Amino acid sequence: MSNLLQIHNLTKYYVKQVGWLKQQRICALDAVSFTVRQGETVAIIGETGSGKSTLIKLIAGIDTPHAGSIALNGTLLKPYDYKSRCQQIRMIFQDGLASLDPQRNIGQQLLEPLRFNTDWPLAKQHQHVLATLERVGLLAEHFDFYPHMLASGQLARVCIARAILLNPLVIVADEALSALDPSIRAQIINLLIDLKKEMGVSFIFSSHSPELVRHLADKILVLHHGKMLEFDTTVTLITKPKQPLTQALLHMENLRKSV
Ligand SMILES: Nc1ncnc2c1ncn2[C@@H]1O[C@H](COP(=O)(O)OP(=O)(O)OP(=O)(O)O)[C@@H](O)[C@H]1O
Repeated sequence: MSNLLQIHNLTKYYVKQVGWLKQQRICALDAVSFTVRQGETVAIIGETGSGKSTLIKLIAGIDTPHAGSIALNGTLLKPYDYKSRCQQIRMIFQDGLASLDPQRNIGQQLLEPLRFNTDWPLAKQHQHVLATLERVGLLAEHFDFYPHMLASGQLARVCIARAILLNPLVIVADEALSALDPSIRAQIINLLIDLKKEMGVSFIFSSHSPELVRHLADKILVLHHGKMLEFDTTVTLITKPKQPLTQALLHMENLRKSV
């Protein structure tokens, strides 16, 4: 496996209003550096407010860093170059229903990335959407469904379909599976594992679930107050964590309770 994504000194501040006149600068991410290999799955864990969502948003290009860089296959990603970034790095959103347009059917919403990012004729775009629906375990007839007509597991599958449509190199997900009930969640995890094997895509996700992290991740990155506390293979961090926090986060039933 070769290095695909190189994150170097990624830093992000937020300014928070405290009272009427005072502002407080929060360092949400503090010089975080790590690399992700092709086909690798990396889980980002940490207490609430440790910077997980910030890191995911910066990788996806939804937000811009104050310092540091992200390189994909050796090429630096420019913060506002959404067109090339969205072809190579796609995001699975946490709330399937909220991330879809209620006014347009699933097919129209899946055709959109193809319309903007390919020069394929409409018939080929249509065919690709149908094939992708099938690939994520949905039916051709779901093309005509509106988001409110789908159950939560089906919505999660639509979000995954939207993420894989353009055959990206990296998929990122921020707590994407947390809202699903356990049996649906298990099905979606299996789908992600199958797709990962099939496509060789790298997958970076944040999660509060130690079970999910242990099951899915090849490597784990532990964040604490915006700093990278540890980054190593899942086996190493489970068996020989250097930090007590890593041990606590990976062995508690619910990471949120560790705060
Ligand atoms: N838009 C914002 N404005 C101000 N502060 C923010 C903003 N977004 C995040 N923060 C702050 O940045 C820090 C990191 O937040 P972030 O959401 O990345 O943490 P997280 O680890 O994803 O938390 P959680 O597990 O609760 O989702 C927190 O202190 C948070 O309050």
